[in-house]
Amino acid sequence: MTIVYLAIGSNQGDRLANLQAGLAALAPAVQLTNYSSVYETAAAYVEDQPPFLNAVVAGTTELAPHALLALLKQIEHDCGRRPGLRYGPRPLDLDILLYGELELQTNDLIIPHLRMFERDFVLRPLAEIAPNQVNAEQLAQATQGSVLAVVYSAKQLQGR
Ligand SMILES: Nc1ncnc2c1ncn2[C@@H]1O[C@H](COP(=O)(O)OP(=O)(O)OP(=O)(O)O)[C@@H](O)[C@H]1O
Ligand SMILES: Nc1nc2c(c(=O)[nH]1)N=C(CO)CN2
Repeated sequence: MTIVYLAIGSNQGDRLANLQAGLAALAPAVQLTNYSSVYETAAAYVEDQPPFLNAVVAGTTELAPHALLALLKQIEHDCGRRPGLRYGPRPLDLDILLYGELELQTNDLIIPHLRMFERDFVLRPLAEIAPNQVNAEQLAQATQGSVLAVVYSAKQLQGR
């Protein structure tokens, strides 16, 4: 059993419903234990697209890292995501941030996620549920003092 942290985002369609459907589809392979609030964030990298909803969840799994990646890609596809622009709009994005203490570098999977430490839309919600995983310097660097709006609570993300 391994503790994993996953980032989830959406900027197309019913964004909250997409996040909720994506998280529901993780069961039973990933048992979610912790949910951040949902943040609305201006699109990074490709800025000419709608704002994202972003959150981070923690869970436990018996899946090996590549099996977990395959599951996330399947869920993204089932939620309507199709190949498109890098960093472009999508109904659902699911990324593996951390997989226990594992450090892995393969062609199609890098853990910890390569760009997580530059992303305020990842570090803010991660710091909310796992402050020990984020150091203050990384958070300050990524956020540059910006404030991200919480638009739904963790309970709303869980659909409760
Ligand atoms: N930790 C990781 N979690 C998810 N995908 C990863 C990870 N490391 C590498 N990848 C690879 O990144 C590829 C591109 O992922 P995706 O299409 O979600 O990119 P993106 O969302 O546009 O950019 P980013 O990965 O920077 O968020 C995936 O097909 C996957 O093989
Ligand atoms: N704010 C924000 N910007 C993004 C996001 C995201 O989840 N949130 N995902 C992207 C696709 O990789 C590109 N840009």
